[in-house]
Amino acid sequence: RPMTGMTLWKDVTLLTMRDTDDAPYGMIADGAIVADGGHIVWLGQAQDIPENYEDAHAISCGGKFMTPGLIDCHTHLVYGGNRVAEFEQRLLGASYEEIARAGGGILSTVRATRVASAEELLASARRRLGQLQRGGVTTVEIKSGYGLDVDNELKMLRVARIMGGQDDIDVRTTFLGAHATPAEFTGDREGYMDLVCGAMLDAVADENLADAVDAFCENIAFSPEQVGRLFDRARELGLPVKLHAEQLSNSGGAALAARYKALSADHLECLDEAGVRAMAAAGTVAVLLPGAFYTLRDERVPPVDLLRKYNVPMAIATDSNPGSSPVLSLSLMINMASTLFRLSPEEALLGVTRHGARALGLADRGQLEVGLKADFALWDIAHPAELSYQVGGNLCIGVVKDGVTVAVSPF
Ligand SMILES: O=C(O)CC[C@@H]1NC(=O)NC1=O
Ligand SMILES: [Fe+3]
Repeated sequence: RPMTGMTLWKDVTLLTMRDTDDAPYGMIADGAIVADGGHIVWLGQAQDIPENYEDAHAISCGGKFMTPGLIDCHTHLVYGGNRVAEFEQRLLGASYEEIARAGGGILSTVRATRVASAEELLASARRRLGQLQRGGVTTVEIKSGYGLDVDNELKMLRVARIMGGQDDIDVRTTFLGAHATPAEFTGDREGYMDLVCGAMLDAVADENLADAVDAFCENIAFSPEQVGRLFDRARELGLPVKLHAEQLSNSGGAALAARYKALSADHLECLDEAGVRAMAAAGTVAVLLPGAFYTLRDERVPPVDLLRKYNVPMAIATDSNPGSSPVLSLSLMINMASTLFRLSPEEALLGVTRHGARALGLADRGQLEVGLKADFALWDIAHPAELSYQVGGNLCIGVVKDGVTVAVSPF
């Protein structure tokens, strides 16, 4: 990335999202912030700008609001094809069973991903990523999980790594070979887990293609015992773990994740108090995915009151995937987290900044703080709660990555 000179942003209200400030959102009105070499070197009230920053290249933000660049900590952004046909069939009365018998569901995306070239996967994922970026996202997590054999899982993760080479985004990759059992292993989940925990994860680790390991712990997917085997292997390889847990039923996945000090447990609609306590003790982040809850017309919301009671950090993400959450707006997730899950606007914004960073194990971003990355998003709002209040549309009017403006609309 080009090293930037010193830049000053002024005429701006800063929402620092720092956990040291007692002001809501860590708000600094009439603020200013200075970046040098891609990192924040100063922030505060404009009246207090140190003299040595007076000659920095200055940008006026027109009295708008600035947050840390948004972090989408859970996506399945790389995949072939889409699932629009089955979406329509459902609305025309077909059942999930009929759709599955007709070859729909996750395995239809697996087939489409296996036949797609890396170039085709890259092109379609980049189009989706562009939508997230124009909505203020500067860091995104991307999972595998639609290849389900060694070559295609590697293909997916190599595409995600190439996307991370772009100057305007940071990508964290996650191996999700334990997403579903592929057709060639029908009826042999255990045999498939042998492959996932053996040759597949070894090949991924040999090429350093994954920053973390994930699994779908669910009665229709993999058991806690099978996930435990995978997490033991991840631990041997020094890879952190995260887990799709308690989405459709309570399998004890959150407590299992906590036993492995997982970065996060995700979905959590069926999470119980024992699981919350275990997550709190382990420092595991709760990643809430309102897009899947909404798309599946789920009726059981995650136990937000319990997560608050035990001070479990809550992150919010798109879960962008073609089946259960074809979502391309993290801002809409901020709104759904408040409207559907009853998070306060400040909790929802924390979910896509400081807590999103924590769910990825990243301490260098997610807050406006000296020493952290100069990743910023600018918003056309007059009150921070508008980011939760507004439904749809795009309030993001500028994006800065590593101190360099990468997207801006006239304002
Ligand atoms: O339907 C798909 O393609 C993915 C479904 C998605 N994967 C998962 O682990 N949980 C989900 O809701
Ligand atoms: Fe997911």
